[in-house]
Amino acid sequence: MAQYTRVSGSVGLITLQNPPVNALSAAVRQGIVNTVQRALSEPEVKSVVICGQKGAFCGGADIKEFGTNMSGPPLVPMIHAIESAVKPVVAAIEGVALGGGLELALGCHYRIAHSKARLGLPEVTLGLLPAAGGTQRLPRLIGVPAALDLITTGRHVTATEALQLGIVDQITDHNTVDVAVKFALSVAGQSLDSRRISSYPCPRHSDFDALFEAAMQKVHQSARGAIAPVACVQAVRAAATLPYSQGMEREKELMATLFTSGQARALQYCFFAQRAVGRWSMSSGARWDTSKPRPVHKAAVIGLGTMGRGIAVALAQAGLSVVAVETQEKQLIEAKQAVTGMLERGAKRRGVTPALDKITYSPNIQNVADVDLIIEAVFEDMALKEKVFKQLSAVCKPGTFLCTNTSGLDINRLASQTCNPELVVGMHFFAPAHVMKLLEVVYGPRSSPHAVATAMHLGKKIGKVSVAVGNCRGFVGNRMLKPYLEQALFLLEEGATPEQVDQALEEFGFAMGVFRMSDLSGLDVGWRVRKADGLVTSDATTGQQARIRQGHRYSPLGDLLCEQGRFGQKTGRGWYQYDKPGSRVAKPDPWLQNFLEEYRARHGLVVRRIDHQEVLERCLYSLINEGFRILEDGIAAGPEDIDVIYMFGYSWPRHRGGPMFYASMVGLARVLERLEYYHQAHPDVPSLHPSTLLRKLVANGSPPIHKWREVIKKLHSQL
Ligand SMILES: CC/C=C\CC(=O)SCCNC(=O)CCNC(=O)[C@H](O)C(C)(C)COP(=O)(O)OP(=O)(O)OC[C@H]1O[C@@H](n2cnc3c(N)ncnc32)[C@H](O)[C@@H]1OP(=O)(O)O
Repeated sequence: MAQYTRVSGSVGLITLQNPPVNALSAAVRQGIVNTVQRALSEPEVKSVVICGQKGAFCGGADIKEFGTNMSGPPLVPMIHAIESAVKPVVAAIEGVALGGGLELALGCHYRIAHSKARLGLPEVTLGLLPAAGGTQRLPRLIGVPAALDLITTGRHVTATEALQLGIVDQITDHNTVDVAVKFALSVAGQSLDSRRISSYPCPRHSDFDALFEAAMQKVHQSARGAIAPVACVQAVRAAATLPYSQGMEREKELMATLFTSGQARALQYCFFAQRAVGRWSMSSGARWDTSKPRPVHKAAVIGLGTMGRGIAVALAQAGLSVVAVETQEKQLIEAKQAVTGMLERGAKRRGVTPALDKITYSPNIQNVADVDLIIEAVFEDMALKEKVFKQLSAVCKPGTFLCTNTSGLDINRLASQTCNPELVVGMHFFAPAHVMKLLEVVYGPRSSPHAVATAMHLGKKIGKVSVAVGNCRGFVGNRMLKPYLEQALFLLEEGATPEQVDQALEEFGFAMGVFRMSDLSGLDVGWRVRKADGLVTSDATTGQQARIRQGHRYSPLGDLLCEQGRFGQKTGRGWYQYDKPGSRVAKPDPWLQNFLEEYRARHGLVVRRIDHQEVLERCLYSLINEGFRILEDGIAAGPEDIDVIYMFGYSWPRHRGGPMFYASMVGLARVLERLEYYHQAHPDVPSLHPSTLLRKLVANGSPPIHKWREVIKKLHSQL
């Protein structure tokens, strides 16, 4: 929909109306076509202003329409008609001008933006390219290097940067529409020959070949198999080398290959999944829209190790007052220095003043008495955490929320140490906590909906993508990681090398394979947990029996490495070797090769050739299978929750849409068949045994992912 009014006597004002972001739905496009025609045909109208309702110019094409039979007028001729108009058309940009919204503005003859507006061509993040002329007009307007940067990354720019780049003609702090109308009056009747971007030559560059080669190399490196960034470079190259009309043809051709691709579907699913997790629900039925968060002005962090420091920084940067408690004096001094540095560096990057005065440091836990919410981030040890929770419960004022940053321990056990277990939830951050976007908000059986709502709200305030999940060992992310890690070790026992396993996973799109990632995180972390679980034995027996623990197949390979002091990057040795402790460049280690050979010989393991397909299927399908179990158990409310956790916390490649979406793309029947096959070959590995929900979904004809919740509901009602 678009509203037409005449203002100031001779300006036709077109207002896009499709809240909340005025996306270009079929109705909006039709509205624009009609109102532009009307403005151009009314003799009293001398110029036109296009704006958006309620402070948002336009958030681009309506993404919800992409998976449907699209109807209504197409964008390209609509924008062309605006650019060819004989009356000046001015875009009044407030809020956002993104994707098709910016392309619409580029078709206008002038662009005036509010100083707080954001502009960009984020289509690449949806697996697409700006195919309403964006790849052809933007390079003509701002030059190839800047256009390549914006189009291949999809990043948003501020109005100030847009002005510097030449995307907008003017910025204002006043009412943008009023300014645009005044401007439109001033340019009425002027020649538009120099205002039509499609008629501009693309600014020359000293060496286009080298420029595009470098751009292509960059996207290949960072895209990790995503096809849209590559197509974006190709489309911009067409702008630089072909006349406009041929460039538009090339843009259309490239878009056609992307539009129906699995990657575009996956990325668009991610867009909506990321927003869906905000509409959380608990297994009790409590929901986001019926549970009110309580205000949190002052918070405390207990324990200033790596995680505690990052959490304190995240809270302070969001404007909260923070009491940072560390009982060990030396650690407190070091932490204060480190946190100050992190705040200063972050502030420098963002061009703001560091929030140093937001944090007070204390060695005394009594100093948290007046805070609204506490995040405990002490060492991952249940007994220690229980002690801290007991102390906190005695010290803090009534109604203070008590949160734990545990990565997998029982929330309910901690809650039972307090007088108000309903105020206890998990807030599981990911390292580095001030950088990583994911926050798992974990509710126990006694956590109140208010506590969950408050933690979710706080997560949003500090810029996290928060996902509410139930309480179980490892919650969602780490619980699913366990079978994945386990399979990787089994593959080594059977003949694979760390490099081979990592290569398969990195080619799939992970930033790091499982072994490089373990070296980075530190092998001792898991070792400590396995010791606490009674899985690590000092018994020197060999053969199959030595590899059975608690009734199931177990690989002690990780434990054996730790016994050698090989903890990963920090010790300079792990699954790989490093030049020195702390170095990040992983090199294959001949020592490890010998170690594996001796290990296999000692245990009578026969080496066989393992291909990439087996690596991927065993690592990923066992992880996915656990995801189905998590849904079955009601720990996650839907597949979107799991997928968002994996994309934001575990670097699952976004263009694959998260593990559960990936399973739906592979085909549930295929995943089931392969799990059955591997389980038959490895009957002592329970994580390969297909879950009931997966079987049920396949028996129900493998419904699309948005219908899984219905099957899950039925399954729960039968239990
Ligand atoms: C020929 C092809 C030509 C062009 C292709 C394109 O234009 S593709 C689309 C390009 N545009 C984008 O990628 C922008 C996507 N939107 C955003 O980045 C953010 O939504 C935005 C605009 C920055 C606003 O962010 P904010 O945090 O304020 O709100 P939120 O993200 O929660 O969005 C509010 C609701 O609006 C829905 N929505 C946003 N953009 C679109 C869109 N382009 N199409 C359809 N729906 C959109 C979003 O899903 C939210 O809905 P809700 O039901 O409340 O979850």
